[in-house]
Amino acid sequence: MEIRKSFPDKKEIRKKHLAIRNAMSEPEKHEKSRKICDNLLKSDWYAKTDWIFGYYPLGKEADCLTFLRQALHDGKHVALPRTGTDCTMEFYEITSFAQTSEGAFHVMEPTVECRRINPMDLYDQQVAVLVPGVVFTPTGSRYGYGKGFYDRYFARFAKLNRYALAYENQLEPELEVLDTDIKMYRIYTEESEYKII
Ligand SMILES: Nc1nc2c(c(=O)[nH]1)N(C=O)[C@@H](CNc1ccc(C(=O)N[C@@H](CCC(=O)O)C(=O)O)cc1)CN2
Ligand SMILES: Nc1ncnc2c1ncn2[C@@H]1O[C@H](COP(=O)(O)OP(=O)(O)OP(=O)(O)O)[C@@H](O)[C@H]1O
Repeated sequence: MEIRKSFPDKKEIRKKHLAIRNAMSEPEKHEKSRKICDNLLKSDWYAKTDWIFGYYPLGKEADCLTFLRQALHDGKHVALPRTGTDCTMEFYEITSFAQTSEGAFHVMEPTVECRRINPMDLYDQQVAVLVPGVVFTPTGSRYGYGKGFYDRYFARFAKLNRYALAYENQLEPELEVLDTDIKMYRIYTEESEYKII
């Protein structure tokens, strides 16, 4: 008889990890996020990357704004996501954070003047996508808020480099994964860089 391993419910794990994250103080979030940003700047891909597809942090998510500001300062192109209907998402280039305003799910999004970027048009350039999430495994599995925006995006553009940002307290040794769940290539925490691919 096949013995199937049983995993805790996805919703319960999400809830537990959102509670852990929300319990962090602002100074703790700030200090850990600063280290995560430092680790991104020190990565082997940063210097040669032309485009950073980032995210505008929400609540206690790892705050990548310091890194994105530095990237703009270093002459990189920066794009942020805007969600559409049908759980789709597209990235739009910003040249300053003044070009953002509150959109769906209270996330700051690029304004309508921003140019939509089709990653297919960037085939000869290096692109790095920074991926937020609620919980990860050190082997690259990820749960987000449960709407599947990033899974769908990476299903469309499967070759994009995807780097997750997380605190150590967002890691679980194992998670149940679906066929549609897309693996991260690296995970950047305040302590480490987990190289998966
Ligand atoms: N910063 C950020 N931007 C992102 C995402 C994300 O996860 N984080 N997304 C990834 O898909 C897309 C937006 N999708 C989202 C889907 C659901 C919720 C959501 O359920 N939010 C909670 C509040 C969470 C909190 O405060 O920590 C809520 O509304 O209750 C948020 C964003 C695109 N932009
Ligand atoms: N490529 C895809 N095509 C169609 N549906 C998908 C795809 N990827 C994921 N989904 C669906 O989206 C829903 C949410 O997926 P999941 O629970 O993996 O989201 P998540 O990774 O936690 O969220 P997010 O990416 O928005 O942060 C599921 O019903 C899943 O079947």
